[in-house]
Amino acid sequence: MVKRRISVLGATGSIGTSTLDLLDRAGGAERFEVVALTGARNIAGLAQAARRLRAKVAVTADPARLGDLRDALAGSDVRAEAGPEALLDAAAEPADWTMSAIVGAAGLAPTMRAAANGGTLALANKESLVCAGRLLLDECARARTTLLPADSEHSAIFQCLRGERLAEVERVIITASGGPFRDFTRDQMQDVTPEEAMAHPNWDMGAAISIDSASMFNKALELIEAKYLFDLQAHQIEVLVHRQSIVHSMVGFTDGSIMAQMGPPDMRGAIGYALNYPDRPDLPVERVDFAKLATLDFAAPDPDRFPALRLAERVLAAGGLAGTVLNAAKEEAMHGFLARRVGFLSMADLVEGALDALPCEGEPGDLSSVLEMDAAARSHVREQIS
Ligand SMILES: NC(=O)C1=CN([C@@H]2O[C@H](COP(=O)(O)OP(=O)(O)OC[C@H]3O[C@@H](n4cnc5c(N)ncnc54)[C@H](OP(=O)(O)O)[C@@H]3O)[C@@H](O)[C@H]2O)C=CC1
Ligand SMILES: CC(=O)[C@@H](O)[C@H](O)COP(=O)(O)O
Ligand SMILES: [Mn+2]
Repeated sequence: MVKRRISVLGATGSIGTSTLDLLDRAGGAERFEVVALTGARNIAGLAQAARRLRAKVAVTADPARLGDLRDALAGSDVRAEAGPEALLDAAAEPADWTMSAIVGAAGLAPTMRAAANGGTLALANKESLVCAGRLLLDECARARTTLLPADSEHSAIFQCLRGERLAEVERVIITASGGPFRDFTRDQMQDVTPEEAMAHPNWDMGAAISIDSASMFNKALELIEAKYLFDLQAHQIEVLVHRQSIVHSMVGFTDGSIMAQMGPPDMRGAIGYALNYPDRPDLPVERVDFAKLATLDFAAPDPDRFPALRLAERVLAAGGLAGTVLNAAKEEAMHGFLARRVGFLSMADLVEGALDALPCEGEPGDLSSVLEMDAAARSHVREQIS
């Protein structure tokens, strides 16, 4: 049996470990040829997974941790590598299926490399599309790489579109849990802490996306992600607050009919769909019991309390490089919030300030211009904070 070649970028994170769990359950090293696993700080987790799945190479993004990784892999056949170049080389290793799950804009360059591979690219790293949507889609088209969404909402939209015609799509409705502060007033949000912001009511996720969910910057990123993935106009994309996170998103068609995709709030559903596509084997997720749930709530989002949604509309109108600025400024503002130097509500002010200050209309011509704009937005926000 020819084994499917698999790489997982960001293997030690929340998406990464859920992906590895599915690979283990499906037969692990007996069934798959694991090519590259990457991480950053969690060397023990990376080495353990690389040994178990008999990966060809394990890469930490942090060059200072190469010695630790080598020690942790001593006596195994796994090659240990470190640093940004090694990360790009690992992403470029031929693979049939790659999960892109590095957090933030740090995932962009490795994702672009993986997109050049052919095969299938399962995309959790939404920041790649937000920062360089056109470039990533063009690279996938050039290399005949199949891009499959792994973000739960976009997987839901993709599933609703199966067998449908894009020309008959009227709108997509992206659901949002509203995060831990969905019932807070702006006054109450003023002094919330990083710990409170990280406590997502429904999903168990990494720190950055949890805080983004609390500010609804996650939904802002997802609006932009949807525009690129499904070739939509801004007016076709809506956000709907749905506190149970059971309806993962919906698609409305020209005849007024609406398709919804539902499931429990467990990312192994969306990841498993991308891993097994077009098949639907059994997945280890809880089955939804509607009688027990009793109600599903829906409400309009409130852009006054969550200004990230307005900023997303601005980016959708301005085009590609504005997405780069929004994301980079948001990441820097979040670092400030985590360091307790920036208030929760000031994150959106800093992002708006960066969008005002930097000339970012239009689509980027290449990856370097994206990285330059990313750097400019970061230094602008850092200056504002200091
Ligand atoms: N978690 C979720 O449920 C969902 C996540 N996503 C998206 O998936 C992506 C990953 O999210 P999540 O798994 O929550 O994040 P985590 O923080 O849990 O994991 C991030 C991964 O990236 C690695 N990493 C961190 N910094 C760098 C860097 N500078 N260079 C290379 N690798 C790095 C981490 O390594 P280490 O841990 O070893 O330091 C880890 O493997 C994000 O883009 C997120 O928006 C989308 C939908 C749902
Ligand atoms: C699981 C997933 O896809 C996350 O993006 C999730 O949707 C976050 O929840 P919010 O709806 O609160 O942003
Ligand atoms: Mn999502």
